[in-house]
Amino acid sequence: MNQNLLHINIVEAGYGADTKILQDVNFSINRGEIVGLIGPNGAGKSTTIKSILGLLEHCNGKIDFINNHTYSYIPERPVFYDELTLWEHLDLAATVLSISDNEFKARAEALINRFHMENVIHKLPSSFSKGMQQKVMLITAFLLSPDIYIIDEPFVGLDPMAMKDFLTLVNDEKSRGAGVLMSTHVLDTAEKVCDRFLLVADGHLKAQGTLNEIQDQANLQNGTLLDCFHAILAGGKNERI
Ligand SMILES: Nc1ncnc2c1ncn2[C@@H]1O[C@H](COP(=O)(O)OP(=O)(O)OP(=O)(O)O)[C@@H](O)[C@H]1O
Repeated sequence: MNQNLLHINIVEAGYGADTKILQDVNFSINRGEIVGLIGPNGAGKSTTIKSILGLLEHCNGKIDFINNHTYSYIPERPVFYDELTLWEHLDLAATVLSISDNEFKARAEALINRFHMENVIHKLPSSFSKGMQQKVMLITAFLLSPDIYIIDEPFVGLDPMAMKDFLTLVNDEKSRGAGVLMSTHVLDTAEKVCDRFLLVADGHLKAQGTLNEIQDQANLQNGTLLDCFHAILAGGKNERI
């Protein structure tokens, strides 16, 4: 079985015809791995995700979902249909992806229970708290059981129990063979959860690799992810691991 799920080869990309927010961003996502997309504010993390989703006006390069692998995207800011309840959102997503009725009900109920949303199934997500809205996005994504998850900053807004439930589910999906690309600023959690890291700054991929490889590049053998990234950015190194 091919281990590669997604190849990204961006020569340059941006929001207008001649803009170059990203340059030379090249990486892959493989089966059964969680990859952390890390970098300071304005570094280009969301732009990288948008280029993968085909949302950028200008993208010179190649985004290759190998063998047409399916993906779920979980945005940083939840988006909903004003008139649809939580259950109707899930039903719509399942219909679009042709998930059978029985499978849909079993999966949706399990996810709703796991995230403790039983009492609001028939309510409008637009009336939910921020964390509850984020849970709706997570439930919808997990319901679809895709090959790849693309997740923009999952750790802000979730309470500790929801965070634990989310991480358990992500690990279950990883064991199933899914690949995960996760952008985050929460480096201590990323360090525990992710198998590999991509460090983006100034629209360039400054480093990529496992924690050990990043530590080697930073010359900090036992350094935390935060220490290593500080060292790499301060050193102004541009080579890839
Ligand atoms: N819609 C847009 N139009 C034009 N420029 C944009 C747009 N969105 C982002 N940018 C610019 O692209 C650059 C990268 O922004 P991006 O949102 O990718 O950063 P980020 O790494 O996700 O940052 P943060 O951690 O703050 O969310 C910034 O200089 C930003 O001003």
